[in-house]
Amino acid sequence: MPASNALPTCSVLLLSGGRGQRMGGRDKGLLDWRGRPLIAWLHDLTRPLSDDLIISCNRNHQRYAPYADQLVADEDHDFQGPLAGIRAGMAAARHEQMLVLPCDAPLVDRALIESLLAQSGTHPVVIRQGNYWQPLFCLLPTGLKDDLERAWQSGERSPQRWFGKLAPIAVDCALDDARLANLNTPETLAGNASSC
Ligand SMILES: Nc1nc2c(ncn2[C@@H]2O[C@H](COP(=O)(O)OP(=O)(O)OP(=O)(O)O)[C@@H](O)[C@H]2O)c(=O)[nH]1
Ligand SMILES: [Mg+2]
Repeated sequence: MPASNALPTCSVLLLSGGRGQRMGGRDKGLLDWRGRPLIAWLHDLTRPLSDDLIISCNRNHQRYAPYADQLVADEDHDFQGPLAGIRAGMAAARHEQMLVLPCDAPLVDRALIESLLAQSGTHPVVIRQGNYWQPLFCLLPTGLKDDLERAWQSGERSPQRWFGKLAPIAVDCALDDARLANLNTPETLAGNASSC
């Protein structure tokens, strides 16, 4: 039996609901990278891991639909940040764990995901680089949904502040781990455009 079958079944949430201001307001997940939309790369990476692939998007739903089992949108229309997407994803997820990844990190690999899944339990599992958490690269127990809802209703909008109170488990990566490159600007998108 291939080793991948031993992985716990999880939901997957790909965050693609941002404003994309640094990209001139364009919908980042649909931007071309190495010949395909960013979301297509994250889809290909995570598709084998789950029968519950959720995309958080706030625009262009028809274009995202082929890459997901479910689409979720933020409740509010004013881009309150990634925690809004996580909240919508948590409400929709069908499994006990939900892997969260941002749409603009196409260099994430299977090994990184497996290191998150290996710590799966009752606490959030989050990538950390040195002293810095990477809150949007994480594995969340969906049983934390009510806790998140309470935090949200009390005004919390920071993923890191929210899970910081829940004794997160760190998965440590080097500060220069290229797999965590975030393509936030046209320059970084172009700078990583070549595979060699
Ligand atoms: N659902 C949802 N996701 C968001 C929101 N804001 C950011 N994200 C997602 O969170 C991740 C990290 O956000 P950023 O890299 O800052 O992306 P962004 O907000 O679209 O880009 P900027 O406007 O340039 O900051 C990306 O995957 C975004 O799609 C939001 O208001 N709602
Ligand atoms: Mg942003």
